[in-house]
Amino acid sequence: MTKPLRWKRVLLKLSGEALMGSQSFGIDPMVVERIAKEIADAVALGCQVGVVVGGGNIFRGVAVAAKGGNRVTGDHMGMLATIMNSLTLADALRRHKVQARVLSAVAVPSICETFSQRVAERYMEDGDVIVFAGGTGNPFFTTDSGAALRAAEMRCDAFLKGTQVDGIYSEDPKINPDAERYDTLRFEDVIQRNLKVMDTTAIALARDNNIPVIVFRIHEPGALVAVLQESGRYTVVGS
Ligand SMILES: Nc1ncnc2c1ncn2[C@@H]1O[C@H](COP(=O)(O)OP(=O)(O)O)[C@@H](O)[C@H]1O
Ligand SMILES: O=c1ccn([C@@H]2O[C@H](COP(=O)(O)OP(=O)(O)O)[C@@H](O)[C@H]2O)c(=O)[nH]1
Repeated sequence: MTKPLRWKRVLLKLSGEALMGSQSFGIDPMVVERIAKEIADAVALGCQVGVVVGGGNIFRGVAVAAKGGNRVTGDHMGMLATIMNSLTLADALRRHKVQARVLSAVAVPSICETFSQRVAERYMEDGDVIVFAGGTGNPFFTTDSGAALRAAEMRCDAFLKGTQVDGIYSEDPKINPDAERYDTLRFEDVIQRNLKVMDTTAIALARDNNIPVIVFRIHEPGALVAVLQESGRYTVVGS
């Protein structure tokens, strides 16, 4: 018998770098294909899924600012990068027979629909996967914050952050391999101890809307369904 789902409606956040695979830039089609399959498997179990993809594999506004350029223009370019990633993921989902919609916070009507909460709600009720593109639509924000915002707007049961690491540690495990790993944490712990797995705005938004945050490694085959069925390895952040 199939295990029941712990969370029925989720927001899955993937960094742009998650789509890069072993490349140093851009999109690895094999990785996108594998992630699309993970999402298709979750949908087949009756999960309603919204996805936010970052843009860091293509462009980050801070990189422009660091070289003395205009941060706002850089952020606009970063948001456009998230649209490119979203289009790729939506195509891959369609290849897996999933009805996928790209809704962008930044209006590019000849390419994809513009985000509106009401339309998004209808699509989610229909079981379509929504790929939320363009972050929050504003500079000086991140796609983690955009994802927390969409999770709140769509009344998601959980915010699933699919990363390269299998949970939250006392320090970045890529820098300190001896860092301690946690199964559970409170929002306040993440904020006060400055555990930098996601930005504080995003964590605070999840806390204020009582949406648990789950951090897990997306590159393990079956990882998403395992999290949904409470059998995977992950850290849960709650109140
Ligand atoms: N305390 C921490 N616990 C876990 N990961 C952390 C921590 N501090 C920093 N990180 C880093 O944050 C990264 C996750 O954020 P992000 O860059 O958005 O995703 P990705 O892992 O897909 O690149 C991890 O890969 C990890 O290297
Ligand atoms: O609401 C948003 C979301 C993203 N961005 C820009 O888009 C880039 C890519 O997003 P992010 O860094 O969050 O991607 P990730 O790290 O998840 O790949 C950021 O660096 C910003 O320049 C932005 O300006 N506003």
